[in-house]
Amino acid sequence: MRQIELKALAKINLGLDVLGKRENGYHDVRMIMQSIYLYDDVKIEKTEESGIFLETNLHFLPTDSSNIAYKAAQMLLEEFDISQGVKIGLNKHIPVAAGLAGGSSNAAAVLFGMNRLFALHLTQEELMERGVKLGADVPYCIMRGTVLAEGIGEQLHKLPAMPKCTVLIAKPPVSVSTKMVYEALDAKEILVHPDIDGLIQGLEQGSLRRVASCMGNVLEDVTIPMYPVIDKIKEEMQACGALNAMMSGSGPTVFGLFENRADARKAQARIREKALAKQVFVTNIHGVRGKQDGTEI
Ligand SMILES: C[C@@](CO)(OP(=O)(O)O)[C@H](O)COP(=O)(O)OP(=O)(O)OC[C@H]1O[C@@H](n2ccc(N)nc2=O)[C@H](O)[C@@H]1O
Ligand SMILES: Nc1ncnc2c1ncn2[C@@H]1O[C@H](COP(=O)(O)OP(=O)(O)O)[C@@H](O)[C@H]1O
Repeated sequence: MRQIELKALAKINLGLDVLGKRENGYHDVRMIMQSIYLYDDVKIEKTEESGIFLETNLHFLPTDSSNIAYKAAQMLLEEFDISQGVKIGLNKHIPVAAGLAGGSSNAAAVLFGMNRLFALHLTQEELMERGVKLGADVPYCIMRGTVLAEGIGEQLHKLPAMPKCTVLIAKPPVSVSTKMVYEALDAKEILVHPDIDGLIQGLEQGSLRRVASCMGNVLEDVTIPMYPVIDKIKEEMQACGALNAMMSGSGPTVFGLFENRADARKAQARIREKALAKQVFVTNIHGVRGKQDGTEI
């Protein structure tokens, strides 16, 4: 095998609770993660020349060792003393610094793809152990699906698959630093914790409405006051019939869950008309039972 092409999926957080802070600054979390059909195309090719040659369609992204996909490749090349090199092509569609784990998912794809290309025979668990050294969300991006994530986000338990629904993604034109959001949370008292157990019950019952009604993200309390546009997008989605709408991860992306695809399309049009966001995608949950089509931009 000389090359491999992969889809690096984005994630949303259906629930995100923070339980405490560790001495190293990282936080203990309890999150429900869900992968969606919004993805970057990742192409990995073996090269006879040693080194890592990274290309991407986004001119503002680094292509050196500060790109997390580069770091993932470097980690495996060094550990396994591989004399050949790799050419990595990242065709990015997932908005950057958005709370959708775009970078983490690219790193996960590189670990997964190089394991195949160089026949390293690492198990999924062994890949995830390496992934967490690159970022807290990387192990989840290797596992994918509907997952309870604890610890710093690396302790993973598969949950029953999400019921089928349409997902609307809207990324307002502001960038958020995950580190700053967690730091700002430390100065606040968390008054309301989301009902993560209720969310899990909703998934066990296969009830989309229960899942939607239990959605909650404590990081909204930090990011929304900084960027009120997030609330405006949530309101627009709800006015168009979303079962619920919430910020993903540290933000600023908002996602809405819809039973009716036409309602999601209407919300997409209104968010664009009102210039609340340009990056607005109608897409699907990844991993539900039954076949679904992909993202419509
Ligand atoms: C908030 C979440 C929710 O899924 O996602 P995003 O909004 O980034 O997509 C994650 O917890 C983000 O995970 P990830 O983005 O991989 O984090 P890392 O690169 O490891 O860490 C970036 C910074 O976030 C903070 N951090 C991250 C994870 C965690 N459990 N506690 C933290 O305090 C640390 O300050 C760290 O320096
Ligand atoms: N392959 C990559 N894709 C996206 N961003 C990357 C990548 N490598 C490094 N970065 C940097 O990581 C930061 C977080 O990006 P991203 O992973 O998209 O955010 P988030 O974790 O909020 O979804 C950005 O500021 C970006 O410059």
